[in-house]
Amino acid sequence: MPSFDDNAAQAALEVAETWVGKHLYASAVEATGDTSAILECEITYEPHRIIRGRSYTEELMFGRLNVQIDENKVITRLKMVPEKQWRDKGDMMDKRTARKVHGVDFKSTIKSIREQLVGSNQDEQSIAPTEGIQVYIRKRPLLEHEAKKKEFDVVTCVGEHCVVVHDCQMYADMKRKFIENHRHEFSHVFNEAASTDSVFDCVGVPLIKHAMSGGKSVIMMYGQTGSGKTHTMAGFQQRLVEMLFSSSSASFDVVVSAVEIAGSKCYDLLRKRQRVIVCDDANGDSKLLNVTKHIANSAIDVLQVVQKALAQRATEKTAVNSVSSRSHFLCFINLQSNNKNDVPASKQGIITLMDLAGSERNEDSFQHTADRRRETIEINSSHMALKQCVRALGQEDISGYVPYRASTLTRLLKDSLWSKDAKAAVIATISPICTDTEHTLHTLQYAKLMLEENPELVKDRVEVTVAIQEKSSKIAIKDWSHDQVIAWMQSLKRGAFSKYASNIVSAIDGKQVSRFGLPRWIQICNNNHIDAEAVFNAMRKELGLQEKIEKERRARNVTRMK
Ligand SMILES: Nc1ncnc2c1ncn2[C@@H]1O[C@H](COP(=O)(O)OP(=O)(O)OP(=O)(O)O)[C@@H](O)[C@H]1O
Repeated sequence: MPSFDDNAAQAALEVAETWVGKHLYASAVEATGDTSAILECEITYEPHRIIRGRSYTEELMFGRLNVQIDENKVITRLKMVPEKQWRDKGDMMDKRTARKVHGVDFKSTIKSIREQLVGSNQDEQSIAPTEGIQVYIRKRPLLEHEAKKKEFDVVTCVGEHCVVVHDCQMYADMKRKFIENHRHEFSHVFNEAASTDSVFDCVGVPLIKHAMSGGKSVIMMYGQTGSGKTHTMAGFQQRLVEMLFSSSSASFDVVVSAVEIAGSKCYDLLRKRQRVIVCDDANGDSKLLNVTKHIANSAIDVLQVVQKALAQRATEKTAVNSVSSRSHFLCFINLQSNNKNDVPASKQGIITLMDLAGSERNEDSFQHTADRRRETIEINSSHMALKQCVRALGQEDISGYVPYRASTLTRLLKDSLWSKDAKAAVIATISPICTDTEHTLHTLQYAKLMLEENPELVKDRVEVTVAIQEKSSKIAIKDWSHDQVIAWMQSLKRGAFSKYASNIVSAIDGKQVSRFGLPRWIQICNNNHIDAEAVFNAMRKELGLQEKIEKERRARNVTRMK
């Protein structure tokens, strides 16, 4: 056995630190001999932001570092050994796959973390609302198709103000695992059970009332594609128009315009996506030249116009979401006083609804074209400018530099956001699934950055122990009772074969049925060959499916136990 040399290991680590970067973690250090030592440090390079031009990417690197030192502890060789040269084939998986493969262990640890979090949250402190912008978090539920793909929920909303993301990670040996819990606090966090109506009551109602009394209100949806922006926005539109038109005191005309910002270009969504020019007026405010203004006379009219605009919206298939918004959507609802005695300027309220383009990360867009990548860069840089501008909103002294001219989005928002009678809310939507952990963390971090420049990062680490073996989720056909066989038969083709169920005598169970050949099914189906063939094929399909699921489960258990 090689002897362990602490000093040599330390020396190697120090060099490795400076060589690879400050986010380096090293473990499993071995040293051999007295005179010349080969140290092997398994390292992971934490997701790390690298600024390239105006965009940034995050990189994850796994590797093993070979460090050779002489008797004076001087490094004579330092070499990164590529992962594929030393890791067993079975261990080669990316972090997202690893999360699912080890899902059972992660899930059981998250469950106990959740219980502790809920238990420790009895005397929850309320968070003072911030000046300027309000930032809310909305977590959407785990969807059925996601659960089928072995996704699991890695986000816990604790009380009304705190959200914890459980970042499931593997150590570099790809065997041991840990969870890093990232804790964020906001003025309000809506959990997966919160209805869109309750979100609107909290976020939307005060802002709409403000606009109805002549103020400027902006409601923004921000989040990764597929996290629920459009879902939330659709519910908001419905409630918003109800408020506008049910108000007996309403004495204003409702004028709607809708535009889309794709890259730096702006398009009129109420006029077949015709290009709209953004130009500056004498006050330096950016205006849309010749944008369509639709005077709406009813709630349905507004909804139809918004639907028409959304239908025009540029959407394109992405690797992340099959119908993903690749542009910012802005809908301006002007409330123009129709009371002739009013001073127009003091009575013109405006509501700006925004569905921001998904903040897609570079690693999700590796199959995309150059145009598509450029688009992603433009989206990310407009998010960056928006964040800086929004932060300035809450500050008393906004005489400093506010980069609202950095993107078309912020140019257009200047008038609505940076005036004395402006109120704004951001709803950051997050997805709960383990595959989206990085996106979720990114969204929360972005949301926090809208409030403060250097938000405090609160995180802790929990070791994950191997949970019990993943059990089969389905009862195998061979274990079906007679009743289960009948129930299966009756479930086929919406009960089309129920009439033959009584031909299966009570002594027949799943084990026997799984061995039936076509002639036996013909007998059961009263000599109806077509029906018999359909039932026979359905049984074969069921058997094949169960076998496949079982095989995958066994493989997962083997990989986890390695
Ligand atoms: N709170 C929720 N409750 C139930 N289902 C939801 C919720 N939020 C989102 N969903 C569902 O999640 C899926 C994705 O949501 P949605 O289309 O709103 O995402 P998105 O953020 O707008 O994505 P994109 O930016 O690509 O348009 C939809 O099927 C939607 O019905």
